Amino acid sequence: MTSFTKTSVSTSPGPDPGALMGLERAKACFDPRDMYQIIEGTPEKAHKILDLYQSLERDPILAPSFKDYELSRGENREQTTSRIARMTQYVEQEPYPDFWRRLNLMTAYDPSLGIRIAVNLGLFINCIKGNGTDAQYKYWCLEKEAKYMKQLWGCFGMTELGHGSNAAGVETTATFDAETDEFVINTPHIGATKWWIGGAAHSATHSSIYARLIVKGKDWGVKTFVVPLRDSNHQLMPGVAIGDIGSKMGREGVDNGWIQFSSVRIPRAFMLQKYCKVDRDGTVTLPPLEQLSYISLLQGRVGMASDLYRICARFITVATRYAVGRRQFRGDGAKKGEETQLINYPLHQRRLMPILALTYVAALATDRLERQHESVVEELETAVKLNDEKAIHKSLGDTKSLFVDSASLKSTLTWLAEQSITESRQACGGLGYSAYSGFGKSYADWVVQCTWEGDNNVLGMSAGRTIMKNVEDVLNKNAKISGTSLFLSKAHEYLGGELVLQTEADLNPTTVLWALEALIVRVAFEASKKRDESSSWDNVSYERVLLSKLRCHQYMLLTFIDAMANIGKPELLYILARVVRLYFLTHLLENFSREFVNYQVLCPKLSLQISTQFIGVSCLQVREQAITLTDSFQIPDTLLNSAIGGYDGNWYETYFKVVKTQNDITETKAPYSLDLEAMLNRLSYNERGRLEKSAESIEKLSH
Ligand SMILES: Cc1cc2nc3c(=O)[nH]c(=O)nc-3n(C[C@H](O)[C@H](O)[C@H](O)COP(=O)(O)OP(=O)(O)OC[C@H]3O[C@@H](n4cnc5c(N)ncnc54)[C@H](O)[C@@H]3O)c2cc1C
Repeated sequence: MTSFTKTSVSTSPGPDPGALMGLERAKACFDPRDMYQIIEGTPEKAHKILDLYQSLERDPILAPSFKDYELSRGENREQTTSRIARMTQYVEQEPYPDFWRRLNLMTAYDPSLGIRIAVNLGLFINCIKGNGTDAQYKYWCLEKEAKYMKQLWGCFGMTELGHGSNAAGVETTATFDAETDEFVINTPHIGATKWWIGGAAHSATHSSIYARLIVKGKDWGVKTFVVPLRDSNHQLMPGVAIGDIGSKMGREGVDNGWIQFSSVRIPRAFMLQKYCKVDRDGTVTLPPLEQLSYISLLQGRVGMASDLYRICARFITVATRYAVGRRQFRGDGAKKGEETQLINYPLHQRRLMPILALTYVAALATDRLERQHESVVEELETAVKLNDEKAIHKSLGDTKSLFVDSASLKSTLTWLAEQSITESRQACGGLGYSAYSGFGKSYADWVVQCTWEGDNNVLGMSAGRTIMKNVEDVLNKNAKISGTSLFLSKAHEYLGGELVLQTEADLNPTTVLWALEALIVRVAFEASKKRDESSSWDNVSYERVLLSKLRCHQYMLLTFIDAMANIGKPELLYILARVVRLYFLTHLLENFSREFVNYQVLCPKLSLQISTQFIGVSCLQVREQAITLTDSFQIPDTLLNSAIGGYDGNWYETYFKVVKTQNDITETKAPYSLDLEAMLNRLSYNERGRLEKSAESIEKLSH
């Protein structure tokens, strides 16, 4: 037997990733606290978020821990419920905007908690706000949200087993009964069963239900109704059947359910009637502004785009810190007796640094999107209240722009986040696959963001269609486009013109932005021709999604350029210029090189140089400050909740400690029955059989 006596473990220095981290920080060319303020948008917001981080870290119920990675479905649900109760205490104490910030931060660490509250306070309430009259909003939602959260829990019942993306196709019916002045809500067949409804399985008392309005036999299309699901003792209302839809890929803390209605009666007043109205005698009025009701769905999309920043900041921090502390093989220029740190391999830089750059650019863009959303909603509400037609018209234009912006950013950024989590995980090798690094749960929780609140491809097609129409309006009718799509007004200029990007000198943010805008117009122009030839929008679905992705990048690059104009500190400007260069070289000019070259915006020779020369240099430049750039996110270790991503970089120690704490090291026998002898017998029996068979066939062959 080999003897493992007296190893030199106690005397060998062993790996010291913490020291390497110290060396990186010594190279910092800017103060991460200054950078943090730029990333968060304003000093006030930055300050508030640090306060909230501290409060969350200290909170015995809300603070994440490694145990979170080991919970069963039941335990997950229980933990989410106790965290909701805790959040309810906060909503009573703090101003509402601060509460939303707290929720937004928590969502990056406990997405189940985030979405369970957001379905109630976001989707349900926003549906009532967007579709209900002032009186209805007051009735269902007002006084104080804290009170609301305790007495009534809402869910959002749009999707059915048979229809999700095409909400106009839902088949639940709401038939007006003039005799009793009620609506009868009914599920006509299995395909019309409400499905996926977050909070329905156990928590919700009410639901905002999307159903077809039927009056005097006429189908008026899909409208919204508040339908009570459970009574004050939390028993199901008569005619309501509800069940849990069971295990999912992630978000196990959310009780998604199915609902069937068997002729459930609700008063006429429970139909949300801001736009479409049904009178006592069954007269239906459909005002022209009904399209505005969709603005209530935009908040969720805006929030999801913003989530990219927090989730990517979290995991690029982990992967970068790991890459600094991890040595593997001896690369070029390695010192004698030393292996090379992963972060110094050009390939590793090329995998991680573009994600870091994207995180920065997306942080500023999504902060702008949040502010744009707030101002458009406010502007619209005021215009509608004052019944000011001119103002309403302007609001409509801004709402359309917001629709395109939120759809493009939500879809493109949730996709990019999914890819970024995967790449960051792989960059951490085997340890990235350990639950304690945090990647696994977060990935499973994250990917649904690409599907709900508008499937990404469906949203992309929709945004792309609007972009095509805008370009057509400018080119054919000389129309002026307002809002954030203003640049399309120059469509004529973008269509004519030469190659925009020809030499390295053209690779600056402003010229690249111009090139990107030209590409958008040219893609839209060609797509319109193709659609006209085939008379089919479906035939240009690919181009529509492409346009939506390009539009997202246009929004991001423009926002970054604007933000840089207002930064006073040269040391920040210096590194941010490198960050934005890496962003556009990789995420734009390399990822869309085929389009840039094919649509004659980028010279093929320059495109090749970008891939073979410039990106490598740019990655190295960002790598030099990578640790300080990730420190600038200011994420506390407790919230990072990764055994390999702590600030001190000593992840060998931390990881081993977590593994030992989470698993009983005194328990060496498997806690389940394991009949080793029977297994071995069977295996060798099978193996014998296989050998006998092959011997037989060899014998046959040789005859
Ligand atoms: C965990 C979870 C929670 C949810 N919570 C809720 C909730 O609380 N309330 C609620 O109402 N809903 C909820 N949903 C439903 C969700 O919003 C829908 O699943 C989503 O809108 C997608 O619809 P679908 O499932 O019908 O997909 P489908 O529309 O069937 O899409 C399937 C695929 O077809 C593609 N596709 C669709 N149309 C086209 C087209 N015209 N051209 C080309 N490709 C197309 C899509 O891109 C997609 O890849 C939830 C879903 C999940 C997974």
